[in-house]
Amino acid sequence: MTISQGTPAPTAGTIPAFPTATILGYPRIGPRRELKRALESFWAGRTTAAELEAVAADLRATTRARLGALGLTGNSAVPAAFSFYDQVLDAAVTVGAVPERFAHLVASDGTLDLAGYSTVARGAGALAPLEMTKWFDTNYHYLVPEIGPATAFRLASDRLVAEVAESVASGVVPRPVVVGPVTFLALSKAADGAPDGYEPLDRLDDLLPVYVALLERLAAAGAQWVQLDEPALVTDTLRTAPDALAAAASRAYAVLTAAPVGAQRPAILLAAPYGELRESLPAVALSGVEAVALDLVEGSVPSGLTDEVRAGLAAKVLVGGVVDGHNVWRADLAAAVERLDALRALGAGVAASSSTSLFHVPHTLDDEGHLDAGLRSWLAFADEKVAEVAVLGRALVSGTDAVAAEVEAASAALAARAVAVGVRVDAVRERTAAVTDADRRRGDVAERREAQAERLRLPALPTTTIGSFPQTVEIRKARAAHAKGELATDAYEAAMRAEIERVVRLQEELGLDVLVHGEAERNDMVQYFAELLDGFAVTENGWVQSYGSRCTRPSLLWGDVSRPAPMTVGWASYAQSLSDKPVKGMLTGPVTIMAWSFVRDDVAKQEVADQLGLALRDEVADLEAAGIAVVQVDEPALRELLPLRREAHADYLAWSVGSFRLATAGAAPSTQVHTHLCYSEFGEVIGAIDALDADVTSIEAARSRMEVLGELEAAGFSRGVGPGVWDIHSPRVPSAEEISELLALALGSVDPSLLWVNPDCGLKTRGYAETEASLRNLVEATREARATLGAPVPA
Ligand code: MET
Ligand SMILES: [Zn+2]
Repeated sequence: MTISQGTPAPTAGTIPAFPTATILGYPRIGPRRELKRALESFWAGRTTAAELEAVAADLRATTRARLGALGLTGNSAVPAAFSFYDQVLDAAVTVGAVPERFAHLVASDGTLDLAGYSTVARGAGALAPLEMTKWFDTNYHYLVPEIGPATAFRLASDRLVAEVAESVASGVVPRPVVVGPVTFLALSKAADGAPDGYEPLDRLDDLLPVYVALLERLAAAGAQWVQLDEPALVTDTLRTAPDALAAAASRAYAVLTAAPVGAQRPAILLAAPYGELRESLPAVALSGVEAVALDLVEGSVPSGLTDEVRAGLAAKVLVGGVVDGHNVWRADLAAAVERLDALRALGAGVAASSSTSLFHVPHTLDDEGHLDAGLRSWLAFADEKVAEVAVLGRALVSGTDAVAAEVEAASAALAARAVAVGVRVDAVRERTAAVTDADRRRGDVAERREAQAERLRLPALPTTTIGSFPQTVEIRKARAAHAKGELATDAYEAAMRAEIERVVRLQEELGLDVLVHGEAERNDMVQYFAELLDGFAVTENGWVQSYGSRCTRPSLLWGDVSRPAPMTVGWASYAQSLSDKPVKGMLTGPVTIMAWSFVRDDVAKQEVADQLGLALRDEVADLEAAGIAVVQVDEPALRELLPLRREAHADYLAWSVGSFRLATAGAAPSTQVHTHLCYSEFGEVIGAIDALDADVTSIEAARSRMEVLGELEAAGFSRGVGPGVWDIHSPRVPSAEEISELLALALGSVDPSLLWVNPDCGLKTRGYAETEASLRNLVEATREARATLGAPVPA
């Protein structure tokens, strides 16, 4: 559809037209997770690199055709944003920034084949992969490049150039997408051995020539526009301060736009998704880039501008990100048209776009026929969002009247959503409105500690696990068969009870002190609750990439949340009936349920969090009534939703902590409340962890060798704490000596009466062999530590 061959390349200095509708990126994993399967079979050695390449090429071709059919027909409208694993890794590989320890994988011409690329991403044996961390405030994880003073930048990959050529040959002039140089360095970490005070961003001037060379190659391959993603410029919470980021952007884009558009470089779209350009807006406006993409979902149309900044923007194409790229709700097209109009008053030209890449949402609603028709009509996944930007593009070209029917349909869907049954439930709203501060407050900590000690009678350094035990093939099969209706509920429940009994017996035999039921009945720690709570729906094929080949299927939180019936009490009390030791009741906290679902955008997050908090509070009460003495409420995602702007932190922490306390504060003083945190560096939210007011906090710590304990100590944290002593992310079995060392480290900063011993996280991804061996070592190391403390050693 896009005619490209035969389109004359713009002559030097003339700016090619920007398409009126585009998206900043598209899901890469494939509508049937084709890329996941292809990657995993390549890693397993079942297929060759050539076969993997062929699957990827097919996917890219299908995507181009699909985007064209959905209306992205303008030249450069289709982003070339494929990745085998991660876009930040791609940028690192492109500029030759592969850490020294992988040097043997790099060919003499500097390139890295797919096997080498995979090794950098995933590690191999003792070769540690790049670290993984969250991409801005999303649930996507990128790989953290390691940049040192000696990192030698060079253009070391022509993958993106080849992708452009492939697309051009198929008749589509694409817009290649690369992580921009400022964001690339701002997200990198200093390589091991870098001197104190060194920052990767110090290397900007050395990096820029590689980008210049890349731009020239992209132009030669036929790209007329290139998209450089610079989300770092919307934050003030990265290690680099916003003013320094703005200064770096000025320097970088002066260099990248020094050559005229044409043979030496494509025109540049600088994209600033996930927030609002503030400190960096002048730098971007005054730079020579030809277009800027603004996130108008998270941010607003720039206002209060100086004449200079206004004049700078007026010379550019402004790409309005008015369709939410990382949530699933259908756009309010009337409002989007208005925002684009406001933008039109500022720029030389305006285009409609998604606010971010669409890789945060599933491919298409076409697969979700089972969803309630009403709910379905309120949603837009990636393909439906592409159609939305196409409509908005038509409005820009031909006027709003030309798309009146579509705008009308969107408004009608929104209006129907607002009054649909279940969206607003008076009883739920009345209950959240009646919540008082007292509902979020438990009694005195010392009294609680005494009551719990009396009731639980635990030894010093109590041992426990985080909740899940290995999910065997049989368990998964039974759950799947039950979900499909192929296994009767009685038989399914019998199978789960048998598994619970096995897990309880195993823990008793190992000598653990506080037991768990093992979570065999849970497909996922959020979806399990989403399926049992009112206000949620689950998708059939709504997979989104979490990292590499890993995908998750977030639930849809669309209405007011309430709990029709107890959710976990049957399993927990069955487990407790099998043992004299305490068995923990296991719940997922309100913040984590929100973070790992697609959350409604029509009410404040605080309201949603409190609704979840109240539902969980009722569950805690029912667990207590069933005789459960220890309840754990997991909040691994507490850090994840932390806003990208500091000014928003206090509010976020207030409502998130408040909802956790609402969930837990109804517990009796003698009920021990645990929480569990993992996946993040917690330094920034240490105060909030304390404010959760849990009696015991288990927290990931093994890989960082108990680093978090120093932070907790510095913050005056004086509650029970279980720093993980076994890194469960790998199948490695830690020896008792190794665990003893970590315990000794922990005892250096935690009072022995407060220290718990547990793994880093749940065990569901582990096998039984390594689980048993590791837990045996954990109990053994604990016995020794107790002996050195002179604590009574239980038989
Ligand atoms: C990602 S945190 C996981 C906690 C959960 N209770 C489990 O053990 O699986
Ligand atoms: Zn965890």
